[in-house]
Amino acid sequence: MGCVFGKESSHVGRKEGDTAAKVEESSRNSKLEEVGESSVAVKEEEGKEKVEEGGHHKPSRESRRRPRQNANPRPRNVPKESLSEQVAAGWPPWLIELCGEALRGWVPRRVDSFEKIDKIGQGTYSNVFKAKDLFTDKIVALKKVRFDNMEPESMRFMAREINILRHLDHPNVVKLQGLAISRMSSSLYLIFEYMIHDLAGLAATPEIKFTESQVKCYMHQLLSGLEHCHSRQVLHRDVKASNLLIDDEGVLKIADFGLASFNPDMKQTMTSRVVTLWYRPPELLLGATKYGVGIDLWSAGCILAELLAGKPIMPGRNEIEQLHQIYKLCGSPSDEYWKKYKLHNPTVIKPREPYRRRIRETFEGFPPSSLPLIETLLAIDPADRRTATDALQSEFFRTEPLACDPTSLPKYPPTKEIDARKRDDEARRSIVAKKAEEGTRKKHPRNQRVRAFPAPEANAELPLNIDRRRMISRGNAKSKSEKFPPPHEDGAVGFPLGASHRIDPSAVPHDIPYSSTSLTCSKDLTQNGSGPLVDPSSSRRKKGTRGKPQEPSKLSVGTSSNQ
Ligand SMILES: Nc1ncnc2c1ncn2[C@@H]1O[C@H](COP(=O)(O)OP(=O)(O)OP(=O)(O)O)[C@@H](O)[C@H]1O
Repeated sequence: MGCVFGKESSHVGRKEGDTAAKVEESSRNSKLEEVGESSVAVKEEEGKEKVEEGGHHKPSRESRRRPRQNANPRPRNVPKESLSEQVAAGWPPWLIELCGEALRGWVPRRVDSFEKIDKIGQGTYSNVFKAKDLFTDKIVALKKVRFDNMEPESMRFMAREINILRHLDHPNVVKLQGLAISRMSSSLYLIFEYMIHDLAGLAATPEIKFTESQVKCYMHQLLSGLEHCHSRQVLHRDVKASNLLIDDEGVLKIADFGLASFNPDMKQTMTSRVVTLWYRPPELLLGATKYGVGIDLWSAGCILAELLAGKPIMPGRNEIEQLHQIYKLCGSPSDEYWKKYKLHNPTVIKPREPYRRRIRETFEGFPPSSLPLIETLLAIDPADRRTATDALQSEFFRTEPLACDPTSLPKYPPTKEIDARKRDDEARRSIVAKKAEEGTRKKHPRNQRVRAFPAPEANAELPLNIDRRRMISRGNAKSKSEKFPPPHEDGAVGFPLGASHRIDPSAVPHDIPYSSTSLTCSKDLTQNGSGPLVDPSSSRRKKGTRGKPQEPSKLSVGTSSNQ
């Protein structure tokens, strides 16, 4: 499409591999170096781990998992001298090839120098475990990259995350402490400080209602982390509450940089298929391939409004509906917008009648000082969203009650998102079991409805706790639109955005001209209105992914040059 979005910047053009070379090494050579690979207490057998993860025995996947090892790998971005240094340090050649300079100054840890305690999360390309570092006795999070068939996409996301995280250093950005490899170098683990909460988990806990100063505290930390990322030319591209981790001191850290990208000068084209649907800005829904910090700021605006509202503000079920919800809340783009961003493509969705902006009236119960910031962050034109630095200086953070100190936040019991989901699943299962039991007792036509009651996994949006589920679902959502709740249930979710907040997913909003292939200009939107959410060739489906917003297509390949 080639439209230019966002504002700024004076960034210097740079490639990912190059940037890693600029990382200050000294601060990174922490304990891990001292520890090295010696004296490892074997606490876990690799075979056992496979059983746990898959839930059933699988034939050894050692050969399948192992990276396609080039007999004579020639790492692309590693100078000769550091290549030999890295080989000597014990890094497998395939990892040197992928991560190059980002490994510099580190030595690999052995995964059996950690004791796995529990699985705490699951993402598109990883499983995350709570583990104990047997050298330091500290609790860490191990993000195990799934290398099924050595999928190049998984490896690329992993390499990107490592490269970018080594380039960042801020209290509100999760710190990559090192890397661990398994005995046969077939699995790779990213070692992170362990974070007891994520914001989605906290927000989904019915007993927790954030005060205004707590919302300010979280938002200030989020914007500070984003300010740092943007100052280092990094766009996160998947800001959402489940990617905002919180430690037991109340410190919020932005995590999951698997979709992040260096965005040197906004001249490079990038895929528009990023950011989880409910947090995706209009320009991406319209197929922009050149964009900037505005995309993260939009997501931050959604999170701010969500924390104040107590529920997601625009829970669209597919891209068309998402765009429609945006128009209804934020107004439709002006004629200048279409001209400025050269979105005159006839395939672009453009409402027949313009929508009026209704942020202030929709959120009239919000603290007044929050409204200008929400207005700015949710500006239709990304240039009007300004910067994270501007947001931090907004009236919202200068008006009483001020942001509380993170250490003064209540000490919440562990609320990992995955735990909240387990609790919900259990509650749903018991409802379904009860209904099924009633169904077998009563021989009545109505019972057929009971039998047709969706399986717990099949419909996450039972009346039990729709809003809560919506909040939780932001975490590991990888769903396709057909997994969203039926229209009759949708009226109960999300913030009321106007008269018609019940939208039949199969029905295109009447005032938006639409043809089945025409939501955006990108060629990759051919599978459905929402485009491929997972690798279409892959029939694998993750557990617990129903009824959730679409995640960015980590496995899909966009049409643009820089993913
Ligand atoms: N440092 C950490 N401490 C505690 N939990 C963590 C940590 N890092 C990740 N998690 C948990 O694991 C989950 C998945 O991690 P992450 O989002 O980084 O993986 P991913 O494969 O990139 O996932 P996604 O598909 O959601 O983008 C998170 O939602 C979080 O609950």
